[in-house]
Amino acid sequence: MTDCITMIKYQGLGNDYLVLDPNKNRVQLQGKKIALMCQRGFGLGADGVLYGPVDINGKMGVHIYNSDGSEAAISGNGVCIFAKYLLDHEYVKEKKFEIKTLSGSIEVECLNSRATEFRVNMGKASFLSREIPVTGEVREVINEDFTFNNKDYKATCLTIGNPHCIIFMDEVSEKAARELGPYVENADEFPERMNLQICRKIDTGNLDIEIWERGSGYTKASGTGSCAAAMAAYKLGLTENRININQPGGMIQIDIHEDGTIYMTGSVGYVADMSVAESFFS
Ligand SMILES: N[C@@H](CCC[C@H](N)C(=O)O)C(=O)O
Repeated sequence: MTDCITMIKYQGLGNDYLVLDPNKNRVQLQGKKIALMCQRGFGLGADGVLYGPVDINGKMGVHIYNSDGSEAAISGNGVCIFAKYLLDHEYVKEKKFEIKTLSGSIEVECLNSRATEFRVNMGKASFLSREIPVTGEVREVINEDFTFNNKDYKATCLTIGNPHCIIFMDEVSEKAARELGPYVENADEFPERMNLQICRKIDTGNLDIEIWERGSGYTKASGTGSCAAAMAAYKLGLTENRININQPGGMIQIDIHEDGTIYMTGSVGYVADMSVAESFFS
C-alpha cells in the first residue's frame, strides 16, 4: 500500500485548515510541502496547516502554518479548530483546557456538546511599535499616517501575538482588501510582514471587516483579525467593549475585559478526512 499522509480538514467561518497529526503520520513538514498541500487547484486547498498535538515547552501544543508555508505564532480560528480536533479524537475530555502555541498558552472553552462553539482567551493586545513590530521610534501606532501603493492612509497597528494593521474606511469590499493587502503585508515598515483588516463601523457594537492575511492572502474570516479590529476600534473610542465582527464567513463576537484581556467566541466545523500519497510531494 502506498504510504499516505492523512489529514482532517476543518473550517472556522470559511477560514479552513488541514490538521496534520504527527502521531498518525510519518512526515517531515517543510514549507514547500505545506504550500503544495494548501494550494487550491493543485493541492487539497486550505488557508493553512495545523501540525499537532506536539510538545511545546512540556505542554500539548500546535504549530500553525499559513498557506505559503510560513509559521504563525497564533491563529484564533486555528486554535478553535485544533480544540475541536483534540476533543473529537479524545486527546482531551475536559471542556476547558489549554493549547500551547508559539505565542503562549491559550485557554479554550468548549461551549456545546457538538464541539462546534468555542470561547478563547486571546490575551492582551499591544500597540507598541517594538512589539508588533513596526519600524521607527518606539511609540503606540495609533491612527498613524502610512503610504501604501502611493496612497495615504491612517492606520492603527497592534499585536495579538501576531501583527495586525487596521484601516477604517467608509466602505469595505473583497476587491479593496485584495488590492491593498499585498502592499500592507509586505511594506518596509513591517519587518515581520503584516495581517491587514479594513474596517467599517456599523454602530458601537458592530464592525464590518475584510481580511488580507500575512502568508495566506484573502480569507473569509480571521480570529486574530477580529480581535485586532475590535481592539483598535475600542482603543479609538468607536465601540463598546462587546463587538460583533461581521466578515464574509460570518460573525465572531469579541469581549474586551477591564484589564484588556480579549475573549473571542467562534464557531468551527468538520469538513472531511483527506489523504495524499507520499508521491504527491515528489
Ligand atoms: N486566520 C488566522 C490568522 C493566521 C495567522 C496569520 N496569517 C499570521 O500569519 O499571523 C486567525 O484566525 O487568526
